[in-house]
Amino acid sequence: MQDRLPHEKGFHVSWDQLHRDARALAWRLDGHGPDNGNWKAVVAITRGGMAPAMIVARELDIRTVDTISVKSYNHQTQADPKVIKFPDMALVGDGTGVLIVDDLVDTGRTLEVVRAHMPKAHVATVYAKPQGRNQVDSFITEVSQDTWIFFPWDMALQYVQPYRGVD
Ligand SMILES: O=P(O)(O)OC[C@H]1O[C@H](OP(=O)(O)OP(=O)(O)O)[C@H](O)[C@@H]1O
Ligand code: HPA
Ligand SMILES: [Mg+2]
Repeated sequence: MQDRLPHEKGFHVSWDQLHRDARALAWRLDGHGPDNGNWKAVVAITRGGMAPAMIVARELDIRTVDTISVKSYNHQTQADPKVIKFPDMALVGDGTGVLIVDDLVDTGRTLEVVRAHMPKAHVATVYAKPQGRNQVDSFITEVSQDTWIFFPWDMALQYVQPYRGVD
């Protein structure tokens, strides 16, 4: 395991904050689908997109939810993104009316690969970094490129020393 992070800053997101931000994303998307404002399906990019996608689908009452699995990182080191599981392509077609949801965009390489398979889909992430921002149609919060976002599923509550130390 690495002792030091390769990023200068850490942005730690609680479950509560993620819930609020994913809800805000859903409300922003509400009424903007191509079918009288409606979206026909949500496609979550696994695994990080699954929790936000569930919240978006719940808020917008979308029952058709599928997944696309892209593996691009080993811990914090990026490798070539690969699609290792596709959604039902008969359902998603060229992506029209489909909301693709992920937790964040960083370099944008994951979304580049996903967009190539569903070019007309609307891509939404909860968080965005500047390098990948142009790959996203909607997002809620931007952080700087040198920030690593820590998601609640990667963290645990633990004891910390008081600021002035202990006797
Ligand atoms: O914009 P990029 O630089 O491509 O990075 C963003 C992607 O990286 C992370 O997923 P990861 O591939 O680590 O898999 P996970 O969702 O299963 O954690 C994150 O959840 C995004 O999907
Ligand atoms: O900042 C990040 N946090 C978690 N996963 C990630 N995958 C790419 N960038 C990040
Ligand atoms: Mg991911």
